[in-house]
Amino acid sequence: MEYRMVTEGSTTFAAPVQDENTQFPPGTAPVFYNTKMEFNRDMTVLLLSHLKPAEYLDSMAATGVRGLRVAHETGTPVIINDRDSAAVAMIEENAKLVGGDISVTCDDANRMMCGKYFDAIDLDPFGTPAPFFDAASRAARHYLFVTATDTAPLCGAHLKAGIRRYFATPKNTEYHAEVGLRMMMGAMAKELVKYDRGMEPILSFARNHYFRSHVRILNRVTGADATMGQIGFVMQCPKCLYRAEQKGSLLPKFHVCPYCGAETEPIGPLWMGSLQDKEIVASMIETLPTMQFGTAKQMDKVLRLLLAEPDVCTFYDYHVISRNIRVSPPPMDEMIAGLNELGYYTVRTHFSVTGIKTSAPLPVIEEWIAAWNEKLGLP
Ligand SMILES: C[S@@+](CC[C@H](N)C(=O)[O-])C[C@H]1O[C@@H](n2cnc3c(N)ncnc32)[C@H](O)[C@@H]1O
Ligand SMILES: [Zn+2]
Repeated sequence: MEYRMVTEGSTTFAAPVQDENTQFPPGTAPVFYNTKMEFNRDMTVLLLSHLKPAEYLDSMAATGVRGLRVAHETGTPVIINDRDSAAVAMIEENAKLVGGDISVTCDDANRMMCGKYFDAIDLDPFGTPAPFFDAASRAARHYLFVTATDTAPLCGAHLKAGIRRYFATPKNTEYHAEVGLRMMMGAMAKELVKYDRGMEPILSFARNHYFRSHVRILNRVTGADATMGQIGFVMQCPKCLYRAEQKGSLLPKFHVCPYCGAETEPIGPLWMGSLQDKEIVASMIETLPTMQFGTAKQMDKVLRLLLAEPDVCTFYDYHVISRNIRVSPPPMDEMIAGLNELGYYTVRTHFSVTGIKTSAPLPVIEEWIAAWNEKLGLP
């Protein structure tokens, strides 16, 4: 296999030569390597430099880049696995090159996680991670990290596939990116609680074509019960932008939109709890400049957004609100400052460039946007 040397973070490794503009998707290359996931890997390396798990299983490793970087850049002992023999040959060469506490295995991830335990487990498959949740929920001692790239099922674009994989009903709303992340996390929670275990998210985000969540595992029944308490539904009005949050694992009762009287539709069950451990996110921001990351600038930007986001489960798109009331969208920073002046905590969200997370009720946002248009004499 033709390969080239690549450096990510402070780790240099071999990756297959692949034409980025090829008509074949990277998933069909003999060994998969996607440069667009560097940000995702950078975030995990930075997080692991704080968590320091006893060991880390990169269960679907391809070139091994994730595990290699964790070993080299954080000093964590790693196990790097792939079921594909060509991938494992490349991982073995890379492990020799990079050095560190690395063992390499060639196995099916589900079989590998059966009856064995690993301090931290990373699931990074092609598409959906759902078939691996059950085994990982038993095998992960303290941490579970998951990437999902099946954004269409998680966002409501492929409705039936989303329901089958995650046992939840999404909906294609303007905040579908958040629904996708929370739906994936809801499915993780559901698998953990059946083993009387729970989860506490440490770092979770949505980006371009994937969702990523890092959670701490709670090993007590009380933790499992607390996790169940964070499962719920977003009740979305099908006629206007009103939505409400309802905790509970049972489908909520009949609920009517207070603004237009339409019957709301449930989205979920979703993870309704917090997405981050803010203390860890704050210390990640602090230590970021002391490490070497190719995507440091983007990391800093996203981490600051994550730190500021309040624990509400949806966001508003101010362009959609403006269009709905047939006025022009105001400058975003002016509107955010205006809503904060009125006493409503309002920030940008990492989920969307036109999204705001706010404690302001919908009519308050609409009034502010309308007043801004009137002030400028806009039609
Ligand atoms: C998306 S790639 C992994 C990318 C890698 N983690 C990275 O950051 O570049 C998915 C890999 O999972 C492997 N894989 C898929 N299903 C598997 C399974 N059931 N057990 C083990 N490996 C599997 C594939 O061979 C492929 O190399
Ligand atoms: Zn309504």
